[in-house]
Amino acid sequence: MIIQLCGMSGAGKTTISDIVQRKAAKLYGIRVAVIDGDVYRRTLNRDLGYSKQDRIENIKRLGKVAYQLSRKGIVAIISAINPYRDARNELKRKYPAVKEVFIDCPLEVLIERDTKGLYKKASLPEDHPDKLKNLSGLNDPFEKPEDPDLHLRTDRMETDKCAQQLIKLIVEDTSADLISGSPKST
Ligand SMILES: Nc1ncnc2c1ncn2[C@@H]1O[C@H](COP(=O)(O)OS(=O)(=O)O)[C@@H](OP(=O)(O)O)[C@H]1O
Ligand SMILES: Nc1ncnc2c1ncn2[C@@H]1O[C@H](COP(=O)(O)OP(=O)(O)O)[C@@H](O)[C@H]1O
Repeated sequence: MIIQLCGMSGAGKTTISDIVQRKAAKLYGIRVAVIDGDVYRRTLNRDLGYSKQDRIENIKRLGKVAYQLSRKGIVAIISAINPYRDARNELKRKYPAVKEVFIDCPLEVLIERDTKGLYKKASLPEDHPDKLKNLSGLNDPFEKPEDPDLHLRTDRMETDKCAQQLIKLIVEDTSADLISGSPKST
């Protein structure tokens, strides 16, 4: 099973993924791997920037990693901004058992959180030397999913509750496979 998250920077993708990984193992014995966009950009994807083309390539590569893990029975969470609808649909078309989860938080709350200082940098005047261009949802596109399998509003629901909902999605899907007696190839 592959869970592809999408959500703007600071929405809570890493926080939720990490809790889900820990609790799924502890409570249900389910192995979860977190494929974090930010982390892979330091290794496999260090040649990529933030253009549309590079972001699409980024998701394509993360999808490949996720698929290899899912074939070993590991639930692979792709934890990336993943802002383009076409890239998300392509993963769903290409691989079996891909779920789409929207980690959603309004821009004004993200600007307030600004855990990495990116929103401040992106809001600088155009000619400022530290100006950050292409920040998804602020000065670059973020295409919201139209019909995600799960939609979590992290400004309205506390962290543990959000994680719990994602675990529920994973457990329900895993149990359905076991009950039907026809485990999918993931
Ligand atoms: N311009 C710009 N736009 C968006 N993000 C930026 C940018 N510059 C740096 N960062 C940092 O890179 C992280 C996003 O990488 P992703 O691989 O998740 O992005 S994407 O899916 O390819 O859009 C993102 O991580 P998260 O904050 O965890 O989302 C940022 O820390
Ligand atoms: N319900 C929530 N779910 C996830 N994170 C939350 C929530 N409420 C507040 N936060 C905070 O928002 C920030 C999210 O940061 P992070 O997980 O790194 O986001 P992302 O990986 O999407 O960039 C953290 O400081 C976290 O404590």
